[in-house]
Amino acid sequence: MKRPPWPVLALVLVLVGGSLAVVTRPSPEGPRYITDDQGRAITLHGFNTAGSTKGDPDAMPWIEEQDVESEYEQMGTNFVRFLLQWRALEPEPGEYDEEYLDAVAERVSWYAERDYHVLLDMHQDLWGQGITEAGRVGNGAPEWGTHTDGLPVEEQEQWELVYLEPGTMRSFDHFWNTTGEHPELMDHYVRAWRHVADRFADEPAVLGYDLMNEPWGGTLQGPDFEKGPLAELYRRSITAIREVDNDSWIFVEPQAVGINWGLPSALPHLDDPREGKPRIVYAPHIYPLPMDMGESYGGDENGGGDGRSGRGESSRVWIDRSISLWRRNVLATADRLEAPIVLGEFGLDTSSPGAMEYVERMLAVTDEIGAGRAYWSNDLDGWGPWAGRADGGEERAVVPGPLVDVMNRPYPRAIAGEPLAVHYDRPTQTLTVSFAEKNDGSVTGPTEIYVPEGGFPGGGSITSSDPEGSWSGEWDADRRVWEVESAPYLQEHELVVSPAN
Ligand SMILES: CN(C)c1ccc(C(=O)NC[C@H]2N[C@H](CO)[C@@H](O)[C@@H]2O)cc1
Repeated sequence: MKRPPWPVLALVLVLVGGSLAVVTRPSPEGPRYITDDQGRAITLHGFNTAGSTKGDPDAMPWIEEQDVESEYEQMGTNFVRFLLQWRALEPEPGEYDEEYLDAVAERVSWYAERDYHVLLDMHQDLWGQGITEAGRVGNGAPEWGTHTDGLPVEEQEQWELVYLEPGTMRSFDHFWNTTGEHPELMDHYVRAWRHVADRFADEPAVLGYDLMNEPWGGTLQGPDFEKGPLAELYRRSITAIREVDNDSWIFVEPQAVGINWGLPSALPHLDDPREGKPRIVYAPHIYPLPMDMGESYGGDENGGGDGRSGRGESSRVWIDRSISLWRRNVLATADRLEAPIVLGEFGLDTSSPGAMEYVERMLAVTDEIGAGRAYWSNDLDGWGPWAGRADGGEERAVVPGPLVDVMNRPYPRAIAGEPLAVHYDRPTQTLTVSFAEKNDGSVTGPTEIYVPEGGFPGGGSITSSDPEGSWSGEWDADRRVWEVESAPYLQEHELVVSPAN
């Protein structure tokens, strides 16, 4: 398929996105944030685990418990977007597989024992395995919930194009009730979420539920989809979950197409009937269009260099423009939803030119907007942090790739107040965290800052804007975490962590 030159496409993206962005709301207020059971603002920093779940017969990720230990030891992460599969949860209509949920619970415990926050993601791509006879494409939905009506679904070299196959479109149209022929499908999906929430409501490590991965509207696209059946699914799921779980956070995604590239979402505000403040999280993904078209983050930020073989202006310039568009539109949507932001997916081939600088860029952007982030993904496939497993031996430990050093950075796991700014300066390896007291008695724990071992033996050094003697910093060598108690009589605090002197 001859592709129009990507600068033309990217220009269209910026113009379309820009014009749409003009009609979106004015620039939003500051970021909101997710709080833990001690009332602290938490920074979610971690991975999607795992892409391998999609094709696993048991719908389980490739990892073993030792790999969670390795992840913490080598990167100090505190968050996992854990993929679920509806096909495994509800293999027959109305029948839930408790052994599957037991296996999920076992893996949740691996993270819980290491103080991780677990987001349960009802994952789908291309609806489900049942869209083709061979079952080689698609994941998520059970066979009994897959109605292609015999329309063709041809596998494609570019997997995304299978979304446009007639049988795939029809499967989604039935789920969203665009056809009016299978209203029971969304009923089952909502009840499945209620069942999951009932199971994990009392599991402190389960932070929340990501209601549907990368929704696709079938023949219904854009605002008609997002404000129509997608919002209906979310409202019904929120209501059902709140019947059994008052405290978990409920994550909602925009439609994937267009919004992953940075275009504005039309997702409407979603009420949360829980007792207390709403706990709805806006959870977009980012995959800049030039990268979707095969460009790398190579070259330099001034347009020089070569982000592609022998071609002109660096694709990095266009990717940076996409990121800026994404940032602006994500903030506008989160403002409309009155919700904190978690970037549910970002990632790329770690061997591509400029890959680590792209990851650094996205970590910086999420810090700037106060968003959590989960890298896509924790797999042994060249995108993930691991180069593979060591050969032989009982341990079969995972071998770090270039991503490990980038993800292994200082960050504020939990902030004992209202975050004002978080900034990590890579060249000096200095983290600055500023926050304000909430003065409402809701915060009952210290600020926690993770620090990697490399360059920070003994935790490096930590300073506070509070006067000497009015604050304290305890170094937990096992967890590699600074626990900081700030002076309660001061309204604002700034902590700075830097390498050992
Ligand atoms: C046409 N549609 C609906 C579409 C196209 C492309 C993606 C995508 O690249 N997604 C990015 C990554 N996210 C999934 C897992 O959620 C990964 O498999 C993709 O690489 C999604 C949807």
